[in-house]
Amino acid sequence: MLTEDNRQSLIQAAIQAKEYAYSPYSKFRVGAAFLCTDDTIVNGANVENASWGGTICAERTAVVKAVSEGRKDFIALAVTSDIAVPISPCGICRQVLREFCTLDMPVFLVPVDYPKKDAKDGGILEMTVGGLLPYSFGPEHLELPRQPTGPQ
Ligand SMILES: O=c1ccn([C@H]2C[C@H](O)[C@@H](CO)O2)c(=O)[nH]1
Ligand SMILES: [Zn+2]
Repeated sequence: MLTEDNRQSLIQAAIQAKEYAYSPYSKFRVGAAFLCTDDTIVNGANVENASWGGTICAERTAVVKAVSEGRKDFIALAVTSDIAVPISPCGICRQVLREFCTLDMPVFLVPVDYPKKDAKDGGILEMTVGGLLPYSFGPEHLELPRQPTGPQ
């Protein structure tokens, strides 16, 4: 369950995860952390590559770490970087989140100066997976009946 306590732990885990970012090219560190139903946390950082297209964002690092260990029971995500505005997942990460998370799953976008003085919720921008990727395509669409004109 998402309590105030484990929400705080999740935010701290995302901040901590940033420490292991490998970002020599952009020099932009990102940390992400998932809260799972059993209150455990799986984190990740961005991992860049000399061939830039090989770069993996923090959010996908965390998803792939978790799913490849048999964990898909996500209930919240926190993401943070080194800038004083909340950054939000890129388009590819949004689609990957969509695969494994419910559309109403909360996503906490955390500025580096959290908790920001006098800002609502310390400056956190709270979104949902569905809010980040409206009208999305997902696994259930592949289960719908097809017109018989397509490949059988
Ligand atoms: O939500 C985001 C946005 C950017 N990055 C990474 C990718 C790249 O390493 C660096 C600059 O885009 O930040 C993430 O990990 N997550
Ligand atoms: Zn991304």
